[in-house]
Amino acid sequence: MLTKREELFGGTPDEYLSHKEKYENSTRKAVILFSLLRKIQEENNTDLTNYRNLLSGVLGASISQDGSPFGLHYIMFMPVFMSQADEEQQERWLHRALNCSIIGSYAQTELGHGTFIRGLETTATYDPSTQEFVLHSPTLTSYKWWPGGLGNTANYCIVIAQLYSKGECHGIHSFIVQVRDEDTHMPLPGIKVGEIGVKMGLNAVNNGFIGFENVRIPRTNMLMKHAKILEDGTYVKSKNSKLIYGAMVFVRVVIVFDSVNYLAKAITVATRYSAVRRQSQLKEGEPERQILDYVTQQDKILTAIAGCFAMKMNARMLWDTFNVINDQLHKGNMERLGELHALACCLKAISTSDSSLFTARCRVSCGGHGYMVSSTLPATSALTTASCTYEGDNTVLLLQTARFLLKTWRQIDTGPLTPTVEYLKTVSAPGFSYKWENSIEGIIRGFQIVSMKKISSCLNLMTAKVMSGMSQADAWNTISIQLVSAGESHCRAIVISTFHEDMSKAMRSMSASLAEVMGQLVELYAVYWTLERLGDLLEYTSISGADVVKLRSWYEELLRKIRPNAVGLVDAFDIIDELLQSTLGAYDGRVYERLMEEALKSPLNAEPVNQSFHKYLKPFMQGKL
Ligand SMILES: CCCCCCCC/C=C\CCCCC/C=C/C(=O)SCCNC(=O)CCNC(=O)[C@H](O)C(C)(C)COP(=O)(O)OP(=O)(O)OC[C@H]1O[C@@H](n2cnc3c(N)ncnc32)[C@H](O)[C@@H]1OP(=O)(O)O
Ligand SMILES: Cc1cc2nc3c(=O)[nH]c(=O)nc-3n(C[C@H](O)[C@H](O)[C@H](O)COP(=O)(O)OP(=O)(O)OC[C@H]3O[C@@H](n4cnc5c(N)ncnc54)[C@H](O)[C@@H]3O)c2cc1C
Repeated sequence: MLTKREELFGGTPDEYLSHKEKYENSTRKAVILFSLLRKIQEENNTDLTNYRNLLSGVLGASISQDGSPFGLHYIMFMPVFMSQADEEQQERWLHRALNCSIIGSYAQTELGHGTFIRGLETTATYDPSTQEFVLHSPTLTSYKWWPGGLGNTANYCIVIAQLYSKGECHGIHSFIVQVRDEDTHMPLPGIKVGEIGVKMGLNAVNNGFIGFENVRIPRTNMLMKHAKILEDGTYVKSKNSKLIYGAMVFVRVVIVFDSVNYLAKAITVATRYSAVRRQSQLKEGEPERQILDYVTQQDKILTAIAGCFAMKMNARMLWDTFNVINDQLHKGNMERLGELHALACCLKAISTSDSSLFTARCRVSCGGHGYMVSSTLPATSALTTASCTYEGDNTVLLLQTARFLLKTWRQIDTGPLTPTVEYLKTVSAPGFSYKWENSIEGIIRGFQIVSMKKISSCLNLMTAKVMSGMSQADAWNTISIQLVSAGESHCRAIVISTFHEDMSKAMRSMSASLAEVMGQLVELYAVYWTLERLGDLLEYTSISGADVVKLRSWYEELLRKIRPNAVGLVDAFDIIDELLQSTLGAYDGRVYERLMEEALKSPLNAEPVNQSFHKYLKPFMQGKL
């Protein structure tokens, strides 16, 4: 009798399963995992705070690098319900979703549209004679494409469609739609549903497609917490049309936590392997050195560790900010919705792009063995690059942040600013003076000035172009590279200052030795990004060549100081071997034995001579083909 652990983590490695077997195996594992999680849910209420903790447990415990066919049920189907269904609808559906007696997905993206959601083509036309909506996919490009779990797993999904009533289009709204029979799991009439095929990664998420041929759903299947359709077809507007986008804000907040989880796995593997791997001699005649002793290796890995700690603290700040503003939204106060959206956009973009960048660095820092699937680094790299796209392409999200920053800058003199942008007032105030200094505070101030000056420059450029006769839209597009850069600079200023402030608070309750190491990580992160963004700082601050020379020495000194604690820092993530799933990163450091153990699991090693020798090779080598 297998233990739960053996059931979850034993068996043929996924990499040797077919696409179909991989899905079936991940569904088997998901059922075991989520049965355990369901017990947790039954003990907790389902408000967002508990829900997010549950979700991070789910994400953190997702036992396959390829994700889970239940992922979207937790990550979007339920959060959208909690934020967009009215009380009657929550009463009717939420408990069934929570105990997984129904499995849902979230169908927004179509073959033809992912970013521009106002351009989605799926229609939901209200028929007052039957008090139903008619869901229809008018074109191939209107087919929903990507929804996780939709291929073969979900029997319900939330569909985002253009709402028509009394001949008028009211824009995109959310509808709950049953897609498969709850007993037979057969697709319901008028529904064409399937799986989209093999992807770069996340091949257990079971992303699917769905098309509707005049499928009728009751009026009460429109999620009506915000906007409504009355029985006679009268449309009742939402207090704010952007509230329908609320679930995307929540998921972007979750993704920032998720990006930290992925990066933590990658740097745990790369750091432990770099401590085990010995290669080359520093001095003739000496034993080969741990590759972690090479400063170039420290440059790749220790900065990633610092980045992981930095983003973890920023994920917590974002979650706290989300909770504060979400409470205000529930009370009808929309004042900070735009700020929350802008913050969620830039932090999702920067956390995922940093995670993708540093994970790729971890992969190459492990040489050939880092290219083995059994190292888990290729799969983690595929995961992090996906996160730069899903829940909003990073470029598009940074442009959203830039849009908010320009709007803020236009109003800079009309009153107080909201917390995440009040630095703009400080560094632009008359009489404000600043001389670059090589300190954390000096670096933070420098990044704030860069951000302010980029935003100001973008607005001046826009104004000049429009004055010269260019349309607002063309002017925006022409300078969009600079707009993205302004969004990134704003975010980097926030990340460094949040890391410094929150870590400083945390250090007050640490031992002196631990506080010293944590302080070194904050400095390493700040100095690393200063050196990475030297061009901006030279353009907009008084940093000098002499300052840069000292910064480089400071950086190298920090690498030297942090090196002895590198393994301890990643051990602190406490990722068990079963979740790490890595021949290179296992806690016991038996890298070579594990590489060989995994290799021998290859089906190609089951017999000494593969059948292709007799069928192909031998005739070929004997000139008979
Ligand atoms: C559980 C088991 C674990 C297993 C899994 C393990 C692995 C984990 C795997 C995955 C984890 C995550 C899975 C994610 C799955 C992915 C799901 C999706 O991708 S769902 C689809 C996501 N799609 C998008 O994000 C689309 C992006 N596009 C948009 O958001 C919009 O189109 C837009 C780009 C913002 C433009 O919208 P619109 O045209 O309406 O806007 P503008 O004309 O620019 O006007 C902007 C004004 O609107 C305000 N606005 C825009 N968006 C929002 C918002 N979200 N919230 C609030 N306000 C918003 C904006 O501020 C502007 O306001 P003003 O300036 O006019 O005041
Ligand atoms: C692993 C994975 C899981 C997913 N899961 C789901 C899911 O469960 N449900 C769901 O609904 N969707 C899901 N998606 C779809 C995802 O939300 C979209 O892929 C994403 O929103 C990007 O849209 P797109 O793919 O159409 O890219 P596009 O928008 O076509 O982007 C392509 C390029 O065009 C650029 N671009 C687009 N618009 C602009 C603009 N206005 N200004 C400047 N540049 C622009 C982008 O920057 C990008 O470089 C998933 C995607 C992935 C990869």
